[in-house]
Amino acid sequence: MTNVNIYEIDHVTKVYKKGKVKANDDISFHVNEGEILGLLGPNGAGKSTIINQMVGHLSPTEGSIRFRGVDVLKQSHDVAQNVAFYAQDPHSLTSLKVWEVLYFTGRLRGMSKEAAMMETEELLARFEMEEHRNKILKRISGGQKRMVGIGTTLIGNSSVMIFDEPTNELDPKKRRLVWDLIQEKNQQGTTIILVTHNVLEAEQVVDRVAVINHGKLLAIDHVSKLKQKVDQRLKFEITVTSGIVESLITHLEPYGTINRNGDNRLRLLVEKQDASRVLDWIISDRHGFHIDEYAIVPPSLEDVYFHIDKEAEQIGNAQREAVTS
Ligand SMILES: Nc1ncnc2c1ncn2[C@@H]1O[C@H](COP(=O)(O)OP(=O)(O)OP(=O)(O)O)[C@@H](O)[C@H]1O
Repeated sequence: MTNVNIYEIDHVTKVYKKGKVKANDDISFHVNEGEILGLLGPNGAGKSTIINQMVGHLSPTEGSIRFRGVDVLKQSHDVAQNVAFYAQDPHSLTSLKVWEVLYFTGRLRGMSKEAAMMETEELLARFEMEEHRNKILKRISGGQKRMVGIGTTLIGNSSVMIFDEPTNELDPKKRRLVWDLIQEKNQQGTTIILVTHNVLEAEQVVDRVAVINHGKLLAIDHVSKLKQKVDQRLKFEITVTSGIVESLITHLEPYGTINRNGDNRLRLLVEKQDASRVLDWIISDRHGFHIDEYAIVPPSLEDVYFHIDKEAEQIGNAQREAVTS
């Protein structure tokens, strides 16, 4: 991978609604040519806003975004030619047939008739959607529409591909296929930027991760480096039969940080020196809780995400208290 910055995001702030919503707050980072960069953050964090500015659909209130060294707003044609964008609601051409949507997108990207047709057929085959090729886009299922949207991003080999939630609404087989296609494109040299809530799947493909919340960039680094932030702690995964009752959480809280994972599963992150006390509690004590399964697992990107987010929240609370006292 080269270390050329293909994008430079420089102190970007975006304010909507005449000052009422600050969706991005002084965000700066760069994107290396050839990498897969994941943007992670909860709903409303400001991820779509930043990528919409990166493709020139929105302009920053303050700061600037440069694509290959030139302000995005000053070279919208170059960005449109080189950056393919998969938006959360990707379709405007809903009255066209499935194959036409792919084919004409390829043609708009400058492909010859033959090349556009060949890639259209290849994508329809990869997606197992040949039987739907002549259907009008608005008459196929939500997941199928999403696949066509992914296809319109992939066709034409743009040098940068940006995906906003590419695997939303897709079944597990299609999700796997989309991640495979994204990785294949990246191996051919395409720079990939992707927004996803699917942290567990994203972990398999991303090189670096930017964590965003409340419009701010909380961290950006390689997954392994970010993991070092939490790897001092051990993660227990505990499953109970009868649903996680609040009193179980009250019992475990003194040992470390708890993340609930569904009704009857929780994760407990503990310092290494406290691990044996937790194990003792699980094996011998339990206070009458029925524990079905427990395991100690290495930290995941999801843990990193929760850790960074919680840390930022604590700093924010401390700052607010300092201001009000
Ligand atoms: N057009 C708009 N006008 C006003 N406020 C907006 C607009 N678009 C987004 N917002 C607000 O800006 C903030 C950031 O929204 P954004 O869509 O960038 O978040 P996100 O991280 O992409 O969220 P999600 O994961 O839910 O898609 C939110 O508070 C949102 O309500």
